[in-house]
Amino acid sequence: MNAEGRTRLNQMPEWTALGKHREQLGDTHLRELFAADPGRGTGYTLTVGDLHLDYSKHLVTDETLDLLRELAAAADVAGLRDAMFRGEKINTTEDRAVLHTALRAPREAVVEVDGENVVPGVHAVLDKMAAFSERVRSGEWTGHTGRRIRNVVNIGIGGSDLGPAMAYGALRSFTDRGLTVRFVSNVDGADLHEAVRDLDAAETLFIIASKTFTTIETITNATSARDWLLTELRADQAAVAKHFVALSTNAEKVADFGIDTANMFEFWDWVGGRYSFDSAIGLSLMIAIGPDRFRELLDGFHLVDEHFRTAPAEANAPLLLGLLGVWYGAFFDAQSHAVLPYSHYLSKFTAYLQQLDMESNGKSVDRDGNPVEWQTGPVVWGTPGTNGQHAYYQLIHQGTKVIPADFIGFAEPVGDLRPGLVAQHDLLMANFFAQTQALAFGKTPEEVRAEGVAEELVPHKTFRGNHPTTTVLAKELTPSVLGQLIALYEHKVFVQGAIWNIDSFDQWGVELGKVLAKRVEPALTEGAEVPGLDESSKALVAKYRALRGR
Ligand SMILES: O=P(O)(O)OC[C@H]1O[C@](O)(CO)[C@@H](O)[C@@H]1O
Repeated sequence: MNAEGRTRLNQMPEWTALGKHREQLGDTHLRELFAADPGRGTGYTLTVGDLHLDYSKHLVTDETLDLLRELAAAADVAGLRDAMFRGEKINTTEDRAVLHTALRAPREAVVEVDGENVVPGVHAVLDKMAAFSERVRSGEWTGHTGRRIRNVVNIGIGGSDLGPAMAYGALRSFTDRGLTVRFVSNVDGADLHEAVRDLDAAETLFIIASKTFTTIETITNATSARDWLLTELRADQAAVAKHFVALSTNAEKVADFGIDTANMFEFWDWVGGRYSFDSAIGLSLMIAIGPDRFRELLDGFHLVDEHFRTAPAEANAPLLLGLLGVWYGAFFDAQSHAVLPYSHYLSKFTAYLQQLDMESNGKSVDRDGNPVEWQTGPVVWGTPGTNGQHAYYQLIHQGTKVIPADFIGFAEPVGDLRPGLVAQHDLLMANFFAQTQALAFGKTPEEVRAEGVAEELVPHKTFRGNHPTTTVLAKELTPSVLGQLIALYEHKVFVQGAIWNIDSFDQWGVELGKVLAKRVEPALTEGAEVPGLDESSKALVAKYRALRGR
């Protein structure tokens, strides 16, 4: 029992029942499950908005799914979900509400935090972003020398970078090709250098994206960008107002930097960094795709929010995906989860999900501060499909690890591809369908022998199969579909955090490294003594200084 009288997860009868069920399931193969139920391929599917989800290739039966849903009920996932949507402070370690869902609520919605409806403020910022985006896109907003803006550089890191960078890549075919949009995040000066080296400063707008406006990487890059701009333009501080805008919750720090707070687009402490890209943090994306497309994206998010909030457990897609992850982590000892988009436009999708999932659920104490005795968030990894096939799929097919994987694909190619390239789409998708088939059903020794393979090679050419996958299929990668996909994963992560009883909305784990970096820096630059520096790190710092000739 915890402080609130909640039974610990691994002491719940529903958890024990799942453990017993897992034993009974043993090595049951997907071949057997499909043979026993000819309707499985169409029955184990769900539709959410434009997304078709096939979960038939999972190591589950109707009983598994019932038991998992009973676990969700016992853990009161629905209660926590409703508290989140109501604006209650479910991020208890930071005493904050968790309201990214309010960022895409319609104008007439009412969502209260501390008795105040936050929706009008959300739409006021969206309107301000739209007006600014149109001014940049039309050429009305000009730089210090009167030239129109042709380059936009977003400087931010983590949630202030990954979302817009990923979505810009995903929606490239919807972007204004007259604008160059780049993203700088790494404190390695090479990132900024490569982003601006071929740009004309007179035509460049920097968007400084930082919720706190204190993140060292972002402020360092922003300061270097300001130096670059003023040097290139041979201008004084006055030029900053025409070339820098800020996305932040911290007006004071924004003003200190020299940015006119009239050009600050605000958001709120109830938006977590990794849940923020549909807030003001999406400004670079909105400039790239235009306000109308951005609103379509928000509508896509909202559609899945409503699905998650209202769909019954049996038809609730984020609930199902969350439960499947819990199942494999707890009862198959799966350590990782692969996300494999069969769309080049989704090249950065998995990197984005890494922060969403791993910063949210990479926790080892529960909400009461007790160590957890069950697995929490998996290692999330993956790259676009066919490239992965020629790299690491070997391990998924024939390695020793259980790696549940999501395959995401589209019926139509997007964009203005030449006809010859459009024809390649069927080949891409043939790979998509072939892989999940091979992973699920494998190839038996008998099948290998029937091909006349020499006996000593039979074990090498046998595929065990039984590797679980989810297939997500949509017609086309549009702004709305991207919003739907992201919201699906956001709520999946929520479900898992709720079951594991962890706070999915704090990120104390990234703090220690930040503090230590600040302490170590003077040792590198000035050779200063750093109190408490361990022997290994001391020797490495000395080596570094020697290599730099200090
Ligand atoms: O937007 P900020 O305040 O610069 O923070 C950037 C990122 O740093 C973190 O706090 C830690 O990595 C993330 O949660 C956040 O997205």
